[in-house]
Amino acid sequence: MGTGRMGSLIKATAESMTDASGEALFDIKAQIGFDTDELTTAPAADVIIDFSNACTLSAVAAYVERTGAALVSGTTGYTAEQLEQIKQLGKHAPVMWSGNYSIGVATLRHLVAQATRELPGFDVEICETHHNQKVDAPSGTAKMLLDEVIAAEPECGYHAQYGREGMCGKRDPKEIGMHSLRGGTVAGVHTVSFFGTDEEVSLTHRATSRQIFVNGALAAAQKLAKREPGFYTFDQVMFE
Ligand SMILES: NC(=O)C1=CN([C@@H]2O[C@H](COP(=O)(O)OP(=O)(O)OC[C@H]3O[C@@H](n4cnc5c(N)ncnc54)[C@H](OP(=O)(O)O)[C@@H]3O)[C@@H](O)[C@H]2O)C=CC1
Ligand SMILES: O=C(O)C1=N[C@H](C(=O)O)C[C@H](O)C1
Repeated sequence: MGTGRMGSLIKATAESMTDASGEALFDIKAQIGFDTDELTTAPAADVIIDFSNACTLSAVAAYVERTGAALVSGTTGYTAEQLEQIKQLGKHAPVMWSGNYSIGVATLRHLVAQATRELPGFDVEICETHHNQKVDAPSGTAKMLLDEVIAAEPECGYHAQYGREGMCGKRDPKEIGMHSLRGGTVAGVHTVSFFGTDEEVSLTHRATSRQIFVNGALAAAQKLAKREPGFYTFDQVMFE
């Protein structure tokens, strides 16, 4: 789904993919843009790939419930309630959501969890940079990285601090600063910094093209279509 930057690249890439005998790997049933009414009559597919906007969720959910198509969702900007709705869709079909489909960000998440455990007492700050057309902030990836830090030390009391305008008083050791930069054509840069006394560890993933997200989403689609109904994470689909 999606006629935008990601949707168009996913379609073009899927159309160019063949198996060893030259057969097309994907049979694209429809590419749907702003008019989500199209989804109410769209034919059943094995998988729907959704990179669009959070406001399309009810139409996407209705399509999955009607057809039982597997859902690869990469849309960001969802509320906690909407993410829960996506998880519940797993009752009807195999469903996955990730704020980032690149293999490099999967590794970044794992490294961030390790650094959080090995650097107790360090101040953690998360910074993401994206192109000037992005509509949501912080990025879905930045929120996932925040979740990794919190999950790595659940007893620690880590919590997000979104920007610092209007703050008076020094930094709370348990706050995790979340910062968003927007400009130009940046495909996506995420840095998690751990600041200690007289030392700093910063872990950065730099996307130089959207193709990495497309390749991950198409690989995930092939794997997810073979799964039983349920909600799956990126790591479960790609590595288990
Ligand atoms: N998880 C990941 O790895 C990645 C996630 N993303 C996420 O994917 C999403 C799309 O990104 P991108 O392709 O750059 O964005 P674009 O703005 O280029 O495309 C958005 C798409 O969503 C559709 N859309 C927007 N609003 C609505 C609406 N109200 N109803 C129906 N359709 C709508 C647009 O349709 P139309 O063209 O008709 O306007 C278009 O097809 C974002 O949430 C982004 O954060 C992006 C890259 C990687
Ligand atoms: O909107 C984008 O472009 C991207 N969005 C995702 C996010 O919000 O994390 C992933 C990637 O960084 C590109």
